[in-house]
Amino acid sequence: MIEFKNVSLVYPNGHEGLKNIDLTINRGEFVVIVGMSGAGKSTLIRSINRMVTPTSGELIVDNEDILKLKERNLRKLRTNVGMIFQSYNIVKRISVLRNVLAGRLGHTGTLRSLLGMFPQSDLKLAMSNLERVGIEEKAYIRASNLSGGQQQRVSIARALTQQPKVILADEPVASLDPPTSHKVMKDLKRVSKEDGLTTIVNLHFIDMAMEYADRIIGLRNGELVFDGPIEEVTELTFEEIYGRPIKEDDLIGNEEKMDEETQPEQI
Ligand SMILES: Nc1ncnc2c1ncn2[C@@H]1O[C@H](COP(=O)(O)OP(=O)(O)OP(=O)(O)O)[C@@H](O)[C@H]1O
Repeated sequence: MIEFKNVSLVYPNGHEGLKNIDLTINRGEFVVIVGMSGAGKSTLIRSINRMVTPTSGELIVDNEDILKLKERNLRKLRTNVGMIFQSYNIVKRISVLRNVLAGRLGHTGTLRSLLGMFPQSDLKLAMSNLERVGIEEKAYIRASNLSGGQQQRVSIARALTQQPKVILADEPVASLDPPTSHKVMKDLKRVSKEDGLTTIVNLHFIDMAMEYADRIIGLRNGELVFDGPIEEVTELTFEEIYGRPIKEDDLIGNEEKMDEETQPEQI
């Protein structure tokens, strides 16, 4: 369980990134955070693995206030929290498999990882996770040879190989075309549910949020302005979160329609 208790974050320049956030996210939920650019979505997600540190309140992850953690325990927290980024963050000059094995860093130790000395069980785990996202046949090629959709799958496989309790995905499909975005989101949701992971995803397309979220959290100017199950969400909800009418640009578009109109990226 993740619990924000009156959490605020003031950046060094005085900007209030988060304002008095109270929020409980239960184990196994697939939560999507929406809001205009600058609303605080990344700040909220990045607080959960302390990539940024809130300046007041309590942030409880697995019964522990992570705002009190020091170096050694921060590493433990980060082993339990897998991260997926818009830019994939994979190392392009090494193989796909080595990238996925990087997910074992927190478990295996840096030196062994650098020397490529992974136990057989890690190799098996990495391969099975590549299989789960449908790119096991790419295991031994250089990551630079992959398409964007494939690179994002590598980063999902890496996060799973970490065997985390929580996955944070910061705009995971913002660099992908619409059909590929849907495929990657489907994979992310499926594997999260299979492993019972708590998953928190920032998305800026409203239709994507509606299609994949169990629950939507809306932010505006660092404040939580909506929190509810997907069944309760309507167009009006988004208009309230965004503070303006919905525009076509807020939608990624229909998957099937896009498939006919565009040449889908091969994945
Ligand atoms: N290091 C920083 N110092 C000062 N202000 C910051 C810093 N990082 C972010 N901000 C500001 O905090 C606010 C929230 O930023 P954040 O990146 O969390 O928003 P977001 O909702 O994820 O937006 P986007 O979709 O554009 O990434 C923005 O106004 C941003 O300019």
